[in-house]
Amino acid sequence: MQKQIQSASSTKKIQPTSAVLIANPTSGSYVDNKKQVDETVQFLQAQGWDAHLQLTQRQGDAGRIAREAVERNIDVVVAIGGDGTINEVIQELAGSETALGILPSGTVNVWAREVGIPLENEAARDILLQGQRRRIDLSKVDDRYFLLMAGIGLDAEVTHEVEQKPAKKLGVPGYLLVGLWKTLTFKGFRVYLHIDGKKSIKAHAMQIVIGNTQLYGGAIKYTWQAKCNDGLLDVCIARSQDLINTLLMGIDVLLHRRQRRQWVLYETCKEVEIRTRHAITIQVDGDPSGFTSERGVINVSKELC
Ligand SMILES: Nc1ncnc2c1ncn2[C@@H]1O[C@H](COP(=O)(O)OP(=O)(O)OP(=O)(O)O)[C@@H](O)[C@H]1O
Repeated sequence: MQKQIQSASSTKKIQPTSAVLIANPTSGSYVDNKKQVDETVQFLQAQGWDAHLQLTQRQGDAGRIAREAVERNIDVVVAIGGDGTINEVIQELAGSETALGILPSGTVNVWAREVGIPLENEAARDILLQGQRRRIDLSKVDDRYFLLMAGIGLDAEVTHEVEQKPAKKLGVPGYLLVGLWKTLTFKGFRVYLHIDGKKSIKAHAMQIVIGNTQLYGGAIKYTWQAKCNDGLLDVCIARSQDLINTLLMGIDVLLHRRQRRQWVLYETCKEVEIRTRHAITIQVDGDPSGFTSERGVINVSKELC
């Protein structure tokens, strides 16, 4: 059986009685949503929920609060933030009976878009009340879970750059600007992948995306066949190209065209080992997560439990 968490969105109806809502006040659209968040807590309490709101004060708080909620057998932990906050929360919910709920309040909100949770607070809270639980897979880069995807190469470079620069304050346009700059300057890297312990691939890659889900950055689909309940990782290796072909590939991927296949190697597997000769950046669920050289071999898997 796969290591899974429960997500409030489809098969078995529940009526949760206890909930901890964890809000990241620094997430992309929290300031605009603050009033609705307070109203949502009151609304849930009026519906009979034992619901409490806790704000994070720094990175790591969401994980700590989620861990305490699991220890107290809370029914639902509601992440109010973006995919980075959700990623902190799932580290603690993995394998537990505590379900994950979402009130989207991030910049891009990829998970919410992937599973069809409305971005408007009022509609999203209805999912908390009326939605259904379902079990979903989690994948792992070494010992860190991810819900969406891990990226190595160009996208991780962009994530690392945006994190250190004022570009983050610009939100999505900041990512696009840094992304364009990196696309023009990133040289690609040599990589060796060992898939399910039997198949080897060598490539000169610009980007590797390992997906638990399909949506990437809210619009693109690198791992277009991925399902978060099939027990399989989808691995998309975008081969390094000259500038013109990189732009053509970008258009094909952006428009979800069938011919995007010509630019990539696509594999489905249960686990993959990745080696690079030089330090290449890694991102996990859209947040920076170190460099390949620190680790030697990176193991990505869907964990059995
Ligand atoms: N109070 C806080 N202060 C600073 N950072 C925080 C705080 N709470 C959480 N974080 C961190 O902020 C990072 C980004 O948050 P989050 O992903 O929720 O928002 P976002 O980046 O706007 O949204 P998205 O990921 O959907 O684009 C996460 O890595 C999270 O761990």
